[in-house]
Amino acid sequence: MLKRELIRFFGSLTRWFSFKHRSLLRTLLLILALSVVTSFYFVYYVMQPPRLSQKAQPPVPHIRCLSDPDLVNPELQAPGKHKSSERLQLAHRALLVVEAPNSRNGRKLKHFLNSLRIEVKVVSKSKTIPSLSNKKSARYAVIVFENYNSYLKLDSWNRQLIDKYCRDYHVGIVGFIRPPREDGTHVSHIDGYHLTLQYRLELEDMKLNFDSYVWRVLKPGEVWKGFLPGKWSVFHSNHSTYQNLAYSRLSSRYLEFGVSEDSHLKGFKFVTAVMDKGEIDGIPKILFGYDLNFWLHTVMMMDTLSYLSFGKLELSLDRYIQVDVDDIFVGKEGIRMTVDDVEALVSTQDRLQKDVDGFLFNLGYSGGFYLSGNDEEDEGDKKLLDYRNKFRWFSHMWKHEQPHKFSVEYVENSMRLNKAFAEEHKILVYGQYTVAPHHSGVYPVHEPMYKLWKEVWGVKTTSTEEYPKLMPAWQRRGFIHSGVMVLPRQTCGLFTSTIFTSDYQGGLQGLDVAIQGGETFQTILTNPISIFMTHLSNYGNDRLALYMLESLVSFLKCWTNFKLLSLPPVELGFKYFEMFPQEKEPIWTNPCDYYRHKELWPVNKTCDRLPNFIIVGPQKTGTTALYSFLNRHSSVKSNKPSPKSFEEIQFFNTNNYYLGLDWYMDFFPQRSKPNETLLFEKSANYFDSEVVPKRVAALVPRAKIVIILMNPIKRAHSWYYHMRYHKDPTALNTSFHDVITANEYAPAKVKRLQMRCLSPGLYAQHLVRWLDYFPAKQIHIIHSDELKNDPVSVMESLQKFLHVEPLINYARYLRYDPGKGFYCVVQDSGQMECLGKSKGHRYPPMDKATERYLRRYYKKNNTNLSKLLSSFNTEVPEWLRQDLKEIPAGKS
Ligand SMILES: Nc1ncnc2c1ncn2[C@@H]1O[C@H](COP(=O)(O)OS(=O)(=O)O)[C@@H](OP(=O)(O)O)[C@H]1O
Repeated sequence: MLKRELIRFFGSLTRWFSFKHRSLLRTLLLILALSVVTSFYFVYYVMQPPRLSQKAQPPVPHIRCLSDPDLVNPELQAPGKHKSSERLQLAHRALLVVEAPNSRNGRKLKHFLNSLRIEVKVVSKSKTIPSLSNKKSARYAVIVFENYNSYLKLDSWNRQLIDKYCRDYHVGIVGFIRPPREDGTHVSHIDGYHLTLQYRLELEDMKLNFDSYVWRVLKPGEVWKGFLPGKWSVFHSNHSTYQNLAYSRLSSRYLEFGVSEDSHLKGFKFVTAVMDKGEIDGIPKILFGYDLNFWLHTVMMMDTLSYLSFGKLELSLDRYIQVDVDDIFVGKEGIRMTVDDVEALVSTQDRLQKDVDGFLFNLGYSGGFYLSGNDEEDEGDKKLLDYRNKFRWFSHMWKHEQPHKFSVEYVENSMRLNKAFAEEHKILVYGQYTVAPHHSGVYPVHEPMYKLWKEVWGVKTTSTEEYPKLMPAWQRRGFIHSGVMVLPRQTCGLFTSTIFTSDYQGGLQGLDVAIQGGETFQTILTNPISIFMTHLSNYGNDRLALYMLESLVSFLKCWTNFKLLSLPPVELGFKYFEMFPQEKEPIWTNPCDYYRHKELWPVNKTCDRLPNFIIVGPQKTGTTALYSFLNRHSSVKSNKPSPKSFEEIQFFNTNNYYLGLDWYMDFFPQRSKPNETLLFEKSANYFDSEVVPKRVAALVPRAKIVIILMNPIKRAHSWYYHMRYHKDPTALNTSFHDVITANEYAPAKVKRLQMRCLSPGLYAQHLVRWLDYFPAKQIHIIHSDELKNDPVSVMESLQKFLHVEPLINYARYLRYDPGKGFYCVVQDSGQMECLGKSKGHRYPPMDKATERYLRRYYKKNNTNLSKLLSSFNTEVPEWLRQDLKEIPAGKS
């Protein structure tokens, strides 16, 4: 606009001069006008003074607790203790009944429960209620209804089932009230429950019943000021079973729209959440008049879960906070810290230490950028060093390089230069903690970096936002690799570029929303340990990190009973894995399946050296023969042999898994023709391993799975003789019959041998686990007898399943060897290559009594297998048909 005005002005001025007499005065006037305009333009567009004025006034934290004046002594409000001394058998799991499989509130509830690390079983209201108990224990510690009405309207069979379960196991119900669809309904009564519901109210402000023993995380003396989102349902009852939990008042905005202003409506008269103690039907319930999209409801929900589950579904009240200030010395000139900023950092740290036990800022430095700002900022750098002993320092790379982009030598040099910088400037570095620039090398794991971390610094802990993925943030987890504890990290909404309030989405108000119940608050709420990553630039300029931290701590103190603490990173790491031991084990994912991981994957590595299909076993079914047949195909390539386990890598089922992805990929050849060569491996123990399907699905979700099934009785027999062939002392000293019939008093070695002998043959049980992670169409089942007797047909259908090209006729490559008694591979030279002596050897037949015993043993599983096989593109094999015919059902 302004530019256009200026151009027009200059245009008319020039025209005026060309048509009128020129005189000296006019020339002078023109020069004057020009200089005024030019200086205005310069000041307006070039200097941009508004940013400077922003920098002069960083925002000041302003949160003050608004305690309810009715609360006589806030100090007396101790958090509720919900843990029960009774021996209640409740699982750490919740049942969530949703309106529809993908309903928005249902998803929100599931994610919230998952963020608290509660396992959730989701069922749609129209589906049958799953089995609720497991003999003496309850499978679900609470039942949550996305819409409480669905509970009230359950058909009598399911309603009785749920009510009986809740009463028998002391399980409570959580329900969210949704107004009925018919628009006209504003009030309804729940028959038999002495409860009236009023719908669609606009409300403002909220306070909690500070006499309720439901509150544990929530400190109930606070008052929330402001309009509540959406339309609410409220509860009315005089029955003693109900305890009001939260109150609100009618929105003043609502009153403006013509409803007469009645003074009592302005009081906190509207009950927005109630507890039903169960006096009427013996089932405790907590009902909410609005969904989880109001921040206070997330905290109330957390306390509800804890209360109704007798403390089973609760997290500790301790909240550990670690704040890393990353990129010390790295920032660009003009946005770095000055002396005043450093002073502010120190004084804020002093204040935070009063509320957060043991708090220290962790400063991550890159010495290569020391004194690289303007004069004022260089003084800031020096000031940081003056205060060096006030902080905990950790190392980055010398020039903030991303390790995965450089050679090992270069990375080592960079680490050592940074170490020398610390020595030169007498910085006592906490070498056991480090952070990699831009997460490089942490996840996906870059092995050389882990190695150098240990060699140069003795690193034991780090943190990242990338495991297993950046988003969703609530799913981030920790893992341990190569002795380094990798902890999940949060962004707290401030990035390198968030330096002025105007840079934050929604400005200061937006930041306040995140702190006061929003994203930043939720991080602390759901994570007992939070590591916040901030940057140097967030501490200069508008000092947004200081504002955020002080405000957050004040808000947490007003509203929660959390005990805020801080620990040195290694101790924090130990604490984390003590709380969440199940996370110690990593789950490797394919670095090329997620664009952020791909960017962190060294360019000289590919994700191509991973199998397209895996023969998973079980043992003794002919897996080695199949492996050798496949290798005869020019477009199919297997792994190179392992020095320890020969043709089997045994990666997914053993400690080899912890050696990482590089170790696994090294077994596979580079593909000569990228899309034409199929890579595969076979490890016959994968089939029956508990952890394998999950691990395979995480790394190669599109891989095809090949399974060979044979009569489990014969498999067990063959396996026993395999162990004898390999001189297993227990097998040599115990007969097959004694192994399989060993009872609980048998020696541990025999019982272990028995388990390994019989368990893989429980095919249905293992197949179900594979089906949890892979669709049936990705799994190919081969029958062992067919592989033995008609391998040519087996290979034809397998090639089709794998889409191998060219489709070859195996009749040319396989020939029966009467001496060996099996098919062998025909080499190009025409020579036959059979499997070694350990495969297809001779052993005595099984006696009838043993066979009968095993038939009974496998009966139930075989029945299940025959049903399961219908999901696959395969026939029921002859042995299974016979087996099911011979032993009448129920005799197992
Ligand atoms: N073509 C061919 N050559 C040799 N052996 C064959 C062949 N086809 C199937 N079989 C049967 O494979 C059994 C060994 O199975 P695995 O290779 O899966 O055993 S292992 O788990 O890898 O040890 C082996 O079991 P045993 O006879 O008990 O040794 C064989 O019966």
